[in-house]
Amino acid sequence: MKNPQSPYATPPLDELLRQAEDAAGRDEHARGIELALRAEALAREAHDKVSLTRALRLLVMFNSREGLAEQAIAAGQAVLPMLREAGDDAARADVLCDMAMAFLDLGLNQEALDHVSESVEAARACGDARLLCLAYNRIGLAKAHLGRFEEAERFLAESLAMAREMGSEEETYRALTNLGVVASDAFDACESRADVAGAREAIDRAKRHGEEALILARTSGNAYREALTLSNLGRYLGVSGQDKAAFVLLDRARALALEHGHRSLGLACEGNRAELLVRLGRHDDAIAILNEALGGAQELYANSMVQDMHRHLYLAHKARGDFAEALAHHERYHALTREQLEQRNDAQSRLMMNRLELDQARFGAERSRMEAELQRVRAEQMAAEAERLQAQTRELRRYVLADPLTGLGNRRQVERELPRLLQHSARTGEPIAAAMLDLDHFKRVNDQHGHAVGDAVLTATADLFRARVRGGDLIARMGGEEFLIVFAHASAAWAREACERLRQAVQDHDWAGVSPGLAVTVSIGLCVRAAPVEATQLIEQADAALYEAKKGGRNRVVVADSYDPGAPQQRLL
Ligand SMILES: Nc1nc2c(ncn2[C@@H]2O[C@H](COP(=O)(O)OP(=O)(O)OP(=O)(O)O)[C@@H](O)[C@H]2O)c(=O)[nH]1
Repeated sequence: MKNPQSPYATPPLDELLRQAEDAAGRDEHARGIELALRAEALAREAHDKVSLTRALRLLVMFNSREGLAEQAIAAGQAVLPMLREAGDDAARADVLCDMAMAFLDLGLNQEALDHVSESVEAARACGDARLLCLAYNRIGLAKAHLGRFEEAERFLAESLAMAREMGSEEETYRALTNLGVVASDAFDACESRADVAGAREAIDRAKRHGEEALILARTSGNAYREALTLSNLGRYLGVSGQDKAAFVLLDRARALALEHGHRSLGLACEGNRAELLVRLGRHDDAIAILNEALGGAQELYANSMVQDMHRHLYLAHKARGDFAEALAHHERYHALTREQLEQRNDAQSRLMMNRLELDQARFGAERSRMEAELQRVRAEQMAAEAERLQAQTRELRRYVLADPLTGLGNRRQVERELPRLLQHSARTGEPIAAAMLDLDHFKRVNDQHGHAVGDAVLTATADLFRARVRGGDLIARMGGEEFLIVFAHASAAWAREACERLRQAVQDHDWAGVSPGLAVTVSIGLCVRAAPVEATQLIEQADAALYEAKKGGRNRVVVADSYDPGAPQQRLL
């Protein structure tokens, strides 16, 4: 059965994002924030990076337009690394511009300029004329915030030229609107320093830009823009003495704003109207309008608007000579300004803390990465060291257990291995055969042919023996010219034959090839015993048999007793 779709169910992520983007087109910032926040949560839940990027970008834009600077910056800081990673320079340029505006709101002018400069670079990198135009626009605004109106107007004029070249009405409108506002700020600055000519020129520029912007705002069909532009132009006309036209525009602006639910814009229109009335000496009218607007602003919790209204009221009361009231509004205005400054300071320090935390997190991640790398290198070093030690151990063992001249095992090798062979013999019940082999008159070999030939004889003998024993047999040089062979799994007869073959092999070897006139023979004593038998006992008995072989004339094999598994152990021959 299908689940019935609830009418209140959250729209799918894509739909939310589409609605939020539509809200952007209509300048519905508060609604846009709500939609984008929901989209952000869903995208995080679904680990959908692309949608998360879209939602965060919208949040940067909406929050910065809505004056929620901190939120805009936080969203920007979250999305910038994603955009850098994706190499999306266009989106990065856009986000950086909005962040710059938020920094300006917080009075962080240097941060704003840094962000907008990076935005220019990003816009150039992706070759997007619209973004470059927008970045120039933002540089203009940042300069205006710094009170550098001339530079500000230059950047904005540049932005306007680009917008016109692109044929973009949207960007042309933005540049014209900002040019108007900045020129009007320049007018205020000129007026305050009694620069009459400068003020007139500035307000003329503002009017020209405002008029052109109005044409575009009307064709755009965007009520917010039209109301905003009418309000701005109303102010420009009002301060330059065109009162009647100014009132018409301001009334129209206010009506349009309220008709479309833009209440704070409606209040801004009232502020402009009151300012005009004060200029005309109609203080009572101005004060009435302002008091009503003040109430409206308080209802909307629009703090900057409340502050603005107190400033207008202060000026209006002062102009009327009503100093007590003027002072009261001035004090409120002053308190709100201080509050605003404190909030900015708080926001600034929170941002600073955020940045510190981010830096610390980045630093921590980098440190973990380096530690992991260090551990990997250490593990590699330890593995190499272990391998080196093992090789060293193998080498030492070889050195300790091997005879360096012949490469056979030595006496220590016998001490190690023989007990193992005896145990095996005890376990299996097989007899064990040990042969002592001693070269005959070896002293003479050395004396007559030299020590080097003696060595060569020992090596060649070892090779002869090695070639004639089996894998499991133990073969060692016990010292001097004496060798031991322990035959594993050998019957007495087989061991005896094996010894005979060894003796014959030594006798038959081409010793003259080693040294002219050289002849070598070997005497062998063999002992075959059944377990249990001691290693020393076995070797002693083989030794005794060897002694007998020497005594018997050398170059022969003597067996210690004949081995009879059934018979009791006998002593030597
Ligand atoms: N070249 C050489 N000679 C060695 C080595 N080790 C021992 N010798 C010599 O081997 C000789 C052993 O001599 P002896 O023990 O008298 O025995 P032999 O001359 O073989 O006489 P029999 O064993 O009775 O046949 C000595 O001259 C030692 O110097 C070695 O590593 N190289």
